Amino acid sequence: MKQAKAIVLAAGQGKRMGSVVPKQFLELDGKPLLFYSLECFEQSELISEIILVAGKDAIPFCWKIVDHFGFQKVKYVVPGGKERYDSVYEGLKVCGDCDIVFIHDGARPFPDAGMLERTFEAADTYGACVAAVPSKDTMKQGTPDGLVERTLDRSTLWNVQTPQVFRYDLIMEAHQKIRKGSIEGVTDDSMIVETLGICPVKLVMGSYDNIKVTTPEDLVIAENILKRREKATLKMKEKE
Ligand SMILES: Nc1ccn([C@@H]2O[C@H](COP(=O)(O)OP(=O)(O)OP(=O)(O)O)[C@@H](O)[C@H]2O)c(=O)n1
Ligand SMILES: C[C@](O)(CO)[C@H](O)COP(=O)(O)O
Repeated sequence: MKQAKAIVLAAGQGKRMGSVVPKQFLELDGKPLLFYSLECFEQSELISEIILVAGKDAIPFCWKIVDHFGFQKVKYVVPGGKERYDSVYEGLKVCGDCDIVFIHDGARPFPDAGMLERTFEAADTYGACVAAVPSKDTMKQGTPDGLVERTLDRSTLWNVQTPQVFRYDLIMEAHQKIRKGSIEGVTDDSMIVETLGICPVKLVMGSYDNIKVTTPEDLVIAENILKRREKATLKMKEKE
């Protein structure tokens, strides 16, 4: 069985959320938002170790979360960097030797076991993959002054999520290479692999629940998703 580790990112400032407490620590049904993704990776048999990346000042608080909820797989909480890709690199450095690495936004509370399995399989087969969902809206490209330039072919468009899952050697090499030049506008890890042309990146079905909590209205959406999921779990348990 191949060995997979997970890097969970929680070193962002959450500027678009505008809260005093960084969004990954805001409460969702009495638990920090970060709890939910950590729980999913903790419960997955695919994952041997979790590396949590946090802001330097938040590291003690992260260890408190880890201890309080008894997350056995979190072996490291390391300081992140200025940009998301800097934080990923800090996580990659402590991964050590492993076959597959999951990279996940701590601001996405709802990955699920099926998604972890699908992305693991795809990363093993293709070397690189991203969880994503087909775009539901008509997509238009705009001009800088806000006019419609053209309508895009929706059947080819996907909203990309995390986890993004890679062969470890490949993503480490990609990050090391890109860091030698000037990095601009890199918003995810797949983009680094794409830019360097290292290997094709497979699109894997994520889920429409797997939202990134970015702005205040996303918290309300997340609360509703959580309620629905809890109801569904309860129903399943009643049936058993
Ligand atoms: N330097 C950074 C920047 C982001 N992240 C993490 O990467 C994920 C990306 O989500 P995003 O919404 O971009 O988070 P923030 O950067 O915190 O948000 P904002 O851009 O609004 O400040 C989050 O889990 C965030 O904590 C990180 O670990 N290190
Ligand atoms: C990695 C990501 O969550 C995939 O959708 C996204 O690219 C993060 O980007 P952001 O600019 O930090 O929101």
